[in-house]
Amino acid sequence: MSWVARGSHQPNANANGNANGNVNGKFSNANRNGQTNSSPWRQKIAQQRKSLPIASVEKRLIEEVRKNDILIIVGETGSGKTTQIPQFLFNAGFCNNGKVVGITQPRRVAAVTVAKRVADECGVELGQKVGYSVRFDDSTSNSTRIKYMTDGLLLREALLDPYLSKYSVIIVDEAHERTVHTDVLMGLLKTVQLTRSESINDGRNLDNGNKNANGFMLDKVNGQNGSFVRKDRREKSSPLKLIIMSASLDARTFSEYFGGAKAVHIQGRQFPVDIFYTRYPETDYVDASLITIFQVHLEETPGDILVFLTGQEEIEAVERLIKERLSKLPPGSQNLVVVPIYAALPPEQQMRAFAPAPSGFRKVILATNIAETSITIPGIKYVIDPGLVKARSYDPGKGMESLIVVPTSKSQALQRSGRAGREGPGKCFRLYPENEFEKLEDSTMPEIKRCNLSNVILQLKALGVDDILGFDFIEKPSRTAIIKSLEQLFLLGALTDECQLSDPVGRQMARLPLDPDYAKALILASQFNCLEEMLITVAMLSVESIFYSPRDKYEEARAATKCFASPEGDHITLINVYRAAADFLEKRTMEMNKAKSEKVLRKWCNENFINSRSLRHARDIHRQIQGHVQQMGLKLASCGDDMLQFRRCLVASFFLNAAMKQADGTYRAYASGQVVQIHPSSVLFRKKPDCIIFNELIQTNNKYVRNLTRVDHLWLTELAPQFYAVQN
Ligand SMILES: Nc1ncnc2c1ncn2[C@@H]1O[C@H](COP(=O)(O)OP(=O)(O)OP(=O)(O)O)[C@@H](O)[C@H]1O
Repeated sequence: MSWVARGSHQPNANANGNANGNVNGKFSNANRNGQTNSSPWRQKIAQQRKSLPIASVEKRLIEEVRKNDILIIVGETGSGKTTQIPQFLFNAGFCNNGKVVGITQPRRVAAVTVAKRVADECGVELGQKVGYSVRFDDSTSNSTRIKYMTDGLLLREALLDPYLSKYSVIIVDEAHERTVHTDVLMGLLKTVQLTRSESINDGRNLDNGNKNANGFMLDKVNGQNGSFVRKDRREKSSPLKLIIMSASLDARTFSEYFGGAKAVHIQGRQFPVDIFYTRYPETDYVDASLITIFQVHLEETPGDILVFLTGQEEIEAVERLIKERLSKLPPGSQNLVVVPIYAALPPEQQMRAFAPAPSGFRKVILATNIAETSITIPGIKYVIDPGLVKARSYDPGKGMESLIVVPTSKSQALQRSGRAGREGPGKCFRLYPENEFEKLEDSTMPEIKRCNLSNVILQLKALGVDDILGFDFIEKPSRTAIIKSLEQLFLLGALTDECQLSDPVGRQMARLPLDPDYAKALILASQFNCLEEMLITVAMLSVESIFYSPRDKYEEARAATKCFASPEGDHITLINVYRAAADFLEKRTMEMNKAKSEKVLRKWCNENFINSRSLRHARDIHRQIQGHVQQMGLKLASCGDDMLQFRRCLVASFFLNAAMKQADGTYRAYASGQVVQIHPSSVLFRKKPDCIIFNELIQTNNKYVRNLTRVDHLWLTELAPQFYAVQN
């Protein structure tokens, strides 16, 4: 392919400016690898830290934090915000008296890897002074003072500790990404901060369920436990500092939202990244990516490659194609290893992307936008960006959420290219012409404006926010979207007629870290005596593509997966796969260690055309959710062979996703009125039943439903009268 080079993001002239002597001052001697302060490895890290643009402004930043309760920090990607500012705050005494500096990230992989890096920089064991906490994985201890976490996790923490009393400073990182959790978190933090400073300024007693600006019933949430409330009364009397960090220039929006908060800008980045565009638009971006990967591999100097693709299936297809093409190259050029990274990949496998390539090899990482912000993947010198992303889209009128592939925004494109200039100069190949870059939106539309809000509203309700329409969102979702989600929660039984969180169902649903309909399905399943089956179903539905069928082995794959297929539909088919794998493991691996049993399971998966990564992830999720439902005291029973019970439970849980067959073989979804078709990957694709329950809607040229089960339409009125009795 031929390229047009277009300038580069230049490093800051002061990038090598001096650190103010404090940067590395207060850390202990040995790191987790047993390195001492004087080892070359530690010296290299210290040197790297000193050369970051942010190092020269440590003192000024700390002064600003002391002077301002809310500070917006805007800095270019790679300036050192995420890794350095928490350490500056620690050094300046913000963690004295056991207080914690919390830093939120939109993605778990960023929280985990950045915490590891900062622990290394501090020369401490991960989980001691520096730790991370993400859903289902908490590395922190009582000694943790710098805590990285996902924004969703901090929201959950607020359910247990509404004042977030252990934190002296909370940093919302990558705020420009505007994930739905970040947006809600900012509303919550505004309130918590106000309440904490009010309680200091006027000594007002807030323990009687006083409401503040955003309508939180702060003390009500604490429950009735006297000692809990007493402790909290003492703890909340310390101010909370808020720092909102953003890589792009959205400072004004944030500043206005926080009542004219001060914004500071950190100039510069470490290394330049040369940007290249294609001369003409590419019709097949997957093919263009492959060509560019090999062009870089064969023509460019050593350095790893990061390619941004849209999802797991695409990544796996490209992985196979690279391997195929690689095998046709002369042996001397086959020194390329492929490593995927996407959200549904089990965490240990995600970490493979961060490990160095074997000596003499180049690594190509195939990533979704999970690798777009915050993280530094060591060794990356080349970024290939087709300019697309799979994004959530929501039609509140129809109550339907779907994932669609759309062009990235300019700010996403900049984030992506920024991944190349973190350890040295880099290159970014954008697989579109320069004039198309100019046409991109400046920033991505906030997620809160394009997703189903039920989950967030359930959490806000659990936090005691009564008036969702009046909540001080940084950008208000549409009234229709809010009302539609309230309606959904009401229909699921999470809200009462007065729009209050119901007890116990609504409270139980809020406790489960799942979408409300999945949470409800688990609660109902314990009544239908099929919780074991529903746990497996929810775990399997939480991962992408359990089956795979390579193009050249399509028939073989069909035959292999047939033995799992249930005439009732995909849900039971997924249960069959899960159980077959569990039986296989139980029989073969009694004596084996974990590593060996993993290997054996992988082989079984390959023989059966099952995606072993997805299955492993589902097994992890299953274990974790099972822990939650057991803690909640739900009855863990199996319906045995009586799958009728299970199918009825699917109807009682997912009744909003029911569809009836029409004369032409398409289906009409009851709730939305949309015309949909059964996806070819479904076991019910050929034998189309009259009535189905589905879990996923995919929008390509047509609207397809996936993961479906045959049901009796009479069950709808029987099991979901709150919806269907009114309709009919
Ligand atoms: N895991 C790591 N391994 C090696 N170097 C790292 C690692 N993490 C960070 N660094 C170094 O620290 C620099 C600053 O990273 P940091 O994440 O603090 O920047 P940032 O300004 O927050 O960028 P972004 O906005 O992209 O998150 C990186 O450019 C890189 O040189």
